[in-house]
Formats: sequence, C-alpha cells, structure tokens
Amino acid sequence: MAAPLRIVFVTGNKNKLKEVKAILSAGPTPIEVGSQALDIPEIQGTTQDVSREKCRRAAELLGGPCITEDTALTFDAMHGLPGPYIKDFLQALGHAGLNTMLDGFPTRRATAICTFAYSPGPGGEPVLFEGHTRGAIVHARGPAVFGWDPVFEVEGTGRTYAEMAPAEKNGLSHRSKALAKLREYLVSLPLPSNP
Ligand SMILES: O=c1nc[nH]c2c1ncn2[C@H]1C[C@H](O)[C@@H](COP(=O)(O)OP(=O)(O)OP(=O)(O)O)O1
Ligand SMILES: [Mg+2]
Repeated sequence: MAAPLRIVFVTGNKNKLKEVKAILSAGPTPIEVGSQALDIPEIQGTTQDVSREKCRRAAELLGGPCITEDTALTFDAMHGLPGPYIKDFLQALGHAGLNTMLDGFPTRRATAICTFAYSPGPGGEPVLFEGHTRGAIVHARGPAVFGWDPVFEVEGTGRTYAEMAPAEKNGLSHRSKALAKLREYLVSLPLPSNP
C-alpha cells in the first residue's frame, strides 16, 4: 500500500489547524497534516491575490511544498467588504462592532469564504481551492473560541458556527468545502511529486 499523503500547513492560527487536521484525516483518503506556525505578511488585494502571495512566501520560507489558507468574511451590504481584511475588523471592533457596522443597512447577509493554496515548492505557481458558506451576521451566540464563529449564523440552520459541535461545523463549513477540492487535487497528483 502507498504511504499516506502528507502535507505541511503553514498558519499562525491554531483553530484553523485543528479543523484542517480533523477534516483531512477523515474519509477514505486520509491526508496527514504537519504544521509550521509562521506568520506570513499579507498583501492587500482580492482574497485570491492574498492567498496566492501568502502561499508563495510560505513555500520560499519553508523551502518545499506547502499549503496555506486565507479566510474572508464578506458582507452583502458592503459589496464584499471586509472580505480578506476581516481579521483587522474583528480585532478592532469585536463581535458587537461587527454587528453595529451593519445597523442601518437593508441586509445582514454574509458569506464565509475559505481559500486554500497549494504550492509545489519555491518558485512554483500556487493553485487555489475555494469554499463558500452563506449566512448572516447576528449578535454573538455560543462560546467565543474561534474568531467570528459566534456572530455568523449559517443559512438554513438557525445556529451560529459557535453553537455547532465541531463535527457539525466541519460538515458544512466554508473550510470543509475548500478542503474537499484540495483533497481531490492532492490525491490526483502524479507520484513522486505527490507531496
Ligand atoms: O472558521 C472560522 N470561524 C471564525 N473565525 C475564523 C474562521 N477562520 C478564520 N477566522 C478568523 C481568523 C482571523 O481573524 C480571520 C482570518 O484571517 P486569516 O489571515 O485568514 O487568518 P490568521 O491570520 O488567523 O491565520 P493565518 O496565519 O493562516 O493567516 O478570520
Ligand atoms: Mg493571516
């Protein structure tokens, strides 16, 4: 039997790593996830630009193949903002402030977007894999463990990510949808470039 696939995930976020390990280690083609806690500088631009550049820099620092991920939260009322800048907005405004931002707007609908990038190594062009989950910004409900989970109510569920058990969030999250595409790609890579 072939050795299990293994990939290094470069991220400074422990909660992301936990979810990625849980999702990729399950299923018929388990993938082992190693990690490097590097805080890669992030450029401005579209979520695709930010993701591609983060992965390029990570592969250079690491000197080998790796994956990175960038998460955006887009508000319909703000035509896609804060998008990839959600980390700064969350840090500056908190859960209550994200809600206040939308006061006076006709819609509180939002999309969680996860963009994974795979680099074959330094100098290689990153390949992107995107997953989207629709929802709405609500007043915080559930434990405040991971980022904006308490203020994102998933469409059709009546519950925030924070109110869901890990397996339930991982069953419908923006991250798991992107990882399904990444898994398919990694499994199809020809040996021996298979990471
Ligand atoms: O499923 C999630 N549920 C709730 N919050 C989340 C989720 N996923 C990311 N987040 C937060 C973390 C950060 O405040 C921002 C994304 O910023 P982002 O640059 O992608 O993440 P990061 O800097 O923490 O880690 P990394 O080193 O991988 O870039 O949204
Ligand atoms: Mg980041």
